[in-house]
Amino acid sequence: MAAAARAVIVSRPVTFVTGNAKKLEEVKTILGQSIPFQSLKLDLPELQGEPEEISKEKARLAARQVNGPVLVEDTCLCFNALKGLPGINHPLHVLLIGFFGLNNLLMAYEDKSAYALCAFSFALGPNVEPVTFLGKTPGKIVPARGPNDFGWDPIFQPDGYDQTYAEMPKEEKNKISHRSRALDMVKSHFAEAGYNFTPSKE
Ligand SMILES: O=c1nc[nH]c2c1ncn2[C@H]1C[C@H](O)[C@@H](COP(=O)(O)OP(=O)(O)OP(=O)(O)O)O1
Ligand SMILES: [Mg+2]
Repeated sequence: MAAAARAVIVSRPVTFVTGNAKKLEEVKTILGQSIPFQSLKLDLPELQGEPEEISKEKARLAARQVNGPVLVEDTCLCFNALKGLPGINHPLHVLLIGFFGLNNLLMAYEDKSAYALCAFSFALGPNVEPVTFLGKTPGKIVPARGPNDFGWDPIFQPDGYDQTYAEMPKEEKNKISHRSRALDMVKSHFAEAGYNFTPSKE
C-alpha cells in the first residue's frame, strides 16, 4: 500500500473504548506497536440495528465523551439458519451465555453454519463522521470444546480448521479472526490517511 503523501499529526492518542478485558487483550496483541492507543471503559448504550449504524453511533457517542479520537468495537455471532440473527447487541444474546441454550437453538436446523462479525468504527473527533470496518470469519457452531474463558470461543469452529477458536493457539485465532480482519482494514486506513497519533502514556 502506498504511504500517505504527508503525515497528519494528531496531538492526542487514540482511545479504544471497551469494557471487555479479553477483547482489549486481543486488540493489544493484534495492533502491537502499529497504532498507539489507550483504553477506556465508558457506559455507552447497547444500541440495536444494523451493524454499521450501531457502530457509527457508538463512535459518535464515545467521541463526544472523550472529546478526541476514538475507536469502538462490537462483535457478534450470526447464524445463517436464522438469517444472520442474533447480530450485535440482540436480546437473543442471553442464550449465548449458556452453550446448551445455543446448541438447542440450532438443534431444529440442519444448517449450523455461522459467521463471527466484528465492527470497528473510528472517529477522529466529536464533529467528524466515523468510518466503519467490518471483519467476518465464516465457520460453524459445534458442541463446546476448549477452554471457556472468552465468550463463545468454545462453540465456534472456523471453516478450514478442526479446532474451535478456544482450542487453537491465540496466535492462530488472531491470524484469522473477525477481529484481526477488521483491524487490518483499520491499519490500512490509518496508513493511507497518514495519521500520526501522539503515543499514550498507558
Ligand atoms: O472474539 C470473541 N470470541 C468469543 N466471544 C466474543 C468475542 N468477542 C466478543 N465476544 C463476546 C463477548 C460478549 O459477551 C459478546 C458481545 O460482545 P460485545 O458486545 O462486542 O462486547 P462487550 O459489550 O462485552 O464489550 P464492549 O464494552 O466493547 O462493548 O460477545
Ligand atoms: Mg458492548
